Amino acid sequence: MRLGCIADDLTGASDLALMLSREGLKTVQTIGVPNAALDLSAADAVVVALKSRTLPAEEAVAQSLAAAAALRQAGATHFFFKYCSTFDSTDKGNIGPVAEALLAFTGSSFTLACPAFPANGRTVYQGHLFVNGVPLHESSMKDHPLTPMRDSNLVRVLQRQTRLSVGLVPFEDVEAGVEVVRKAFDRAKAAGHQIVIVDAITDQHLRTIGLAAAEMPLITGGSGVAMGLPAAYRKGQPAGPPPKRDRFTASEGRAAILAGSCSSATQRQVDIARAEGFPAFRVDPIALASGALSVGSVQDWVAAQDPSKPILIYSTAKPDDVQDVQSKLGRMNAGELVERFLADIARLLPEQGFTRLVVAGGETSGAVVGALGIDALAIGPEIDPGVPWTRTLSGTDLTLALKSGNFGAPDFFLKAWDLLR
Ligand SMILES: Nc1ncnc2c1ncn2[C@@H]1O[C@H](COP(=O)(O)OP(=O)(O)OP(=O)(O)O)[C@@H](O)[C@H]1O
Ligand SMILES: O=C(O)[C@@H](O)C(=O)CO
Repeated sequence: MRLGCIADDLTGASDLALMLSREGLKTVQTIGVPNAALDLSAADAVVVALKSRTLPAEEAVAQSLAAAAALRQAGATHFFFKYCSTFDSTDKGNIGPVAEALLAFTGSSFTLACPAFPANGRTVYQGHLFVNGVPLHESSMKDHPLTPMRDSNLVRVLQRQTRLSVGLVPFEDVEAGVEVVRKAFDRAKAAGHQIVIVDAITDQHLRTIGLAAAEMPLITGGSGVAMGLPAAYRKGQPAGPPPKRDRFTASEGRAAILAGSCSSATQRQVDIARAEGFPAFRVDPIALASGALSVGSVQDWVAAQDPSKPILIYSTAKPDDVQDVQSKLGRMNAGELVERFLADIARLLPEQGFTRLVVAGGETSGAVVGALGIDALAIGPEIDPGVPWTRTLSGTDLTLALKSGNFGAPDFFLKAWDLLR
């Protein structure tokens, strides 16, 4: 294995695993630190999915280091720290502290940070992150339930999280090509910086950065900046044949969507699925907290639905409703309550014949996949940029799409199933 990757949430891990496998690396995604019994010998890259984005920084650091050690044990020589393309974090971390710890782990003194993912509208210009052309702090990320992002200047955001000195490799250098980017890294090092935000607006910029950074012991970023790495590893050798676009062989069984993301994309996707007549159950966090809503009542509802249609169970709500819930229950408490409930429902779904699941939201996916006891996933075809179908490699045979909150076209919940056979 060449590349060992540590992702701070589950949907982010599938996003990165899809990017690497699409660009030609044999990639496996593990849920949590892989246990020694898992055979990873055939993989070029392994992506370990943690659920560390919103943990206290010291726990996120400890888990990330444990993952890095297991990956090194399994043969990894280079490391990638994957976080969100919207840089989801708070001033206390965790991007800065984890990058700092992994840098020390790899014994190196310099890395880059680049969350750009143009296919999903994330671009970085002069260190400022834009989401579909809107500065991060004006985008819907300002209202995120757990990590509201209120500053678009990533040099500033990252510097608040780390003792490392943060610099910038601007657009002009990236546009000028691989050699100029390498020189910009050298200049940044000479200026005393240990981590640089790198601008990128197009896929070509990401491929340039990948070629310039391929030998770095540690790279940090969104999945976009991994785009150029497989080609750099091949050193000019062509990739194998492109993955076939035919349908993915899926486990036989009923289909369900569990949506715990409150992102604007998921809100639209839920609205469209409901308008299409998908049987839908809304999870109300206040009813949950008061005990008026139980797993049993959802199970009864599930049992009464038409088995030929995907069902939708969602807590997705608009920012005002989320704020109202948080003011009553507390931000983290509300989040955990809903996650635990959706996970408890998911745990019972296989018994009710469900084997095909779409889950929306990284934290939500982490909770659901944890409850289902899944340890590793094979990566299938792309449904939309950053979202593959996956299938469990052991245990209960399940086919899963773990969708980052803000990813996917408005009709994602409708069309995802068409790729399965
Ligand atoms: N109605 C609600 N009120 C308050 N909190 C909610 C509500 N619905 C869901 N949540 C919580 O909001 C959080 C959403 O985070 P999650 O990571 O699942 O989605 P996301 O951040 O949109 O996705 P991603 O991390 O992939 O971008 C979870 O902790 C979830 O439990
Ligand atoms: O990078 C992204 O936006 C996603 O892969 C993600 O991490 C969502 O949680």
